[in-house]
Amino acid sequence: MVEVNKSDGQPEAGMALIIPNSNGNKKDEVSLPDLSRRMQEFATARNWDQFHSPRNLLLALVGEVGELSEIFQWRGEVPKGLPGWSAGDKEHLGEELSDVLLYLVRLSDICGIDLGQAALRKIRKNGIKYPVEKCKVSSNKYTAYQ
Ligand SMILES: Nc1ccn([C@H]2C[C@H](O)[C@@H](COP(=O)(O)OP(=O)(O)OP(=O)(O)O)O2)c(=O)n1
Repeated sequence: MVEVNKSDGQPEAGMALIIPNSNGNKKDEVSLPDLSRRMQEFATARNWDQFHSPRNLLLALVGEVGELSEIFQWRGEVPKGLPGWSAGDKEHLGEELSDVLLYLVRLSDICGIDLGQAALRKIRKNGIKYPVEKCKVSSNKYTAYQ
């Protein structure tokens, strides 16, 4: 197993990239502020803050959403759990989902938005907009209930 230098995230040249969990077999816990900090460190180590402007990050995010879409393109409807997908397909999906998340987290940070708190507020707002008694089973837009 190759230890990865935490400051630049890079393994030794020519060696496989294996990022160990810090707590043995258990999965590392992760939070949005953790990801935000890791992205800040990643950018600062490369002097890339200059490139991580709101517009650039938004375009990068949209590009990654396109790459994510390509994975599903032409497959028709895909059942939940992705039965029949290879391990490689699922790993690729995880990578593209991660790119989208990481750029979203970074964009939020650069714009001064606390994404976790904003998302919690939005979930509360959605609950008010879509009261259970009015929209159970129906997926109509909220304007249909008002
Ligand atoms: N200026 C950059 C370039 C990359 N990244 C990070 C965020 C994404 O997680 C990932 C994106 O890297 P690539 O642009 O190389 O895109 P992919 O990983 O999708 O590679 P490919 O386009 O070959 O599929 O790297 C970043 O933060 N800032």
